[in-house]
Amino acid sequence: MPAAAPDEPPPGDDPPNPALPRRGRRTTRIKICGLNDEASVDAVAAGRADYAGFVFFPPSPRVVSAEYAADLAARLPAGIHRVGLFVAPSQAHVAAVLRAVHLDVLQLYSAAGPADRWRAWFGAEIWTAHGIARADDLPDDADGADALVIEAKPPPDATRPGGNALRFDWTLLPGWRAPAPWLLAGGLTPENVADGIVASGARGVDVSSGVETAPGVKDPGRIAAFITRARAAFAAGQ
Ligand SMILES: O=C(O)c1ccccc1NCC(=O)[C@H](O)[C@H](O)COP(=O)(O)O
Repeated sequence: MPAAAPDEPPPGDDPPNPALPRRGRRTTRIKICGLNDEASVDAVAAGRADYAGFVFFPPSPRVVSAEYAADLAARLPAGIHRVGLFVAPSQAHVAAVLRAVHLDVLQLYSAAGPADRWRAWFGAEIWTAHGIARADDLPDDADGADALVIEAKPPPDATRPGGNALRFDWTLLPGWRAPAPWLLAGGLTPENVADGIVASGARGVDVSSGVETAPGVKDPGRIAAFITRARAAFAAGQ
């Protein structure tokens, strides 16, 4: 097999994307999702997480209006990227949100059409979410997405496709040949995030329920603890 060109990223490295700075294979990512109040956004800012997530799915207990998301996002320093979550969105819905608040990343669930089209429309990174129960649920093709959020498959009676505080078998992940950078999500907490990173080999983590006291009620102290422990676990695995 011919040697890779020196500037060619190794498999699993982030693809070039003009929307965000280029990231290396050893780059780590910490995302706190479902932010819906000032104190939790301030905890994300103080802890310097990499990504702050806002949910634009009305049935969610974490939903925010585009206008309130803009107010909250204005509290974030430069360098903390803003992620918007959408479920089966229309182009018009995403466009309306983006008129009110700048988003660096669109995290899409059940979106119609290829990731390339959403990226071309909105100039944001596109992440797709994947529910996992068994090894063969793990995607072998990113279908053009910039990154994959790998979380537990929701139960049949779930009212939302993610953010259900559910874990899956993390040991499925070391044997998986990931087609794109990915984040471990679902059921993570400050107490288990280090174990999740070690068991899965993840270089990115994403949490919502595990830093709450009740669905939709974020706890700034748990946000701070999650960021600290995830960062320490990534550093220990360098
Ligand atoms: O959080 C929601 O309400 C939500 C609604 C619709 C789609 C996705 C949603 N959340 C996903 C996330 O917040 C994260 O990407 C992640 O999966 C968090 O999972 P968990 O820590 O188990 O809440």
